[in-house]
Amino acid sequence: MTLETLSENKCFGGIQGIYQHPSRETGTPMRFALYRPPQALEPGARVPVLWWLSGLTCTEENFTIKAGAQRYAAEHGLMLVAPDTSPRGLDLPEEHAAYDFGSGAGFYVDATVQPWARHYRMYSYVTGELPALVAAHFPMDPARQGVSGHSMGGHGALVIALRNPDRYRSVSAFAPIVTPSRVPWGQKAFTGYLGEERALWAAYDATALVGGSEWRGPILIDQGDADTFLGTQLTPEVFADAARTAGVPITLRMQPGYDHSYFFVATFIGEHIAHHAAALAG
Ligand SMILES: N[C@@H](CCC(=O)N[C@@H](CS)C(=O)NCC(=O)O)C(=O)O
Repeated sequence: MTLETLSENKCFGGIQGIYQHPSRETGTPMRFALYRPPQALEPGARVPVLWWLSGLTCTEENFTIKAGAQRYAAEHGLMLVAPDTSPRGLDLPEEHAAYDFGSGAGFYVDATVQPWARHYRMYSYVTGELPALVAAHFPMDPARQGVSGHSMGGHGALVIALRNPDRYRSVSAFAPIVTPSRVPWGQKAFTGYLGEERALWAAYDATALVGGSEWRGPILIDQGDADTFLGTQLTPEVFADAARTAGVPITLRMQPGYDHSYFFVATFIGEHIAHHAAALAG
């Protein structure tokens, strides 16, 4: 498992790095951002990790340079890992034609429809290959993993936690796509990556999953009420109702005046990191 260091910068006493490796799942080189807090630099240390999944159009860079999360991760001793949102360097038909499908829009699924199925395996990449790679190269504690994300990445975070309650101990999301099977972004992506058969879609739909999941930890969701995607693409109340029905503790905070941007994420990221740190302590 080779890993290339593209950059490393000291940040709040820790190290913010950007790394690249050849991915078995995507068949392409993949980049990710990883922040080691100062606690991780002590000899023999192993620290909890928070996986951050970004939204449409993002790379590993957006969260890393815009959210201001390192300061809070340093306070709580949390490692942060932000993968890219799709394979790169390919030129599949129509791959770069739209912002909401193909490159920058992997939707954290394992595609079953060609030509996407060969490379667009972001679910397996994020839940399997990347954690193994990070555990082999960095001082993360595999028993203490949490997952969070924004928009398409909030969808990914919720789906991954609900499907793997034994591996992730905390989850939160910003403006997540919670009913992808029922909104235009999700319907476009799922039709393209998974085909017309809707039974397959349910495995990647947080609202469809929550009733049958063994996840019982508290779920924190922040949603700006001035988000222009609210109502059309983002339906947080539908997920909150399904979670309550399933007996899953959910806190949905409608944040007045906030939009869909990383300014919104940056405003509340400290509280999300505290939420994860509490669940991942000890
Ligand atoms: N700007 C896009 C929408 C995509 C978008 O808002 N992406 C969000 C995630 S869903 C984002 O994080 N963009 C990158 C950034 O703000 O740095 C559009 O054309 O409507």
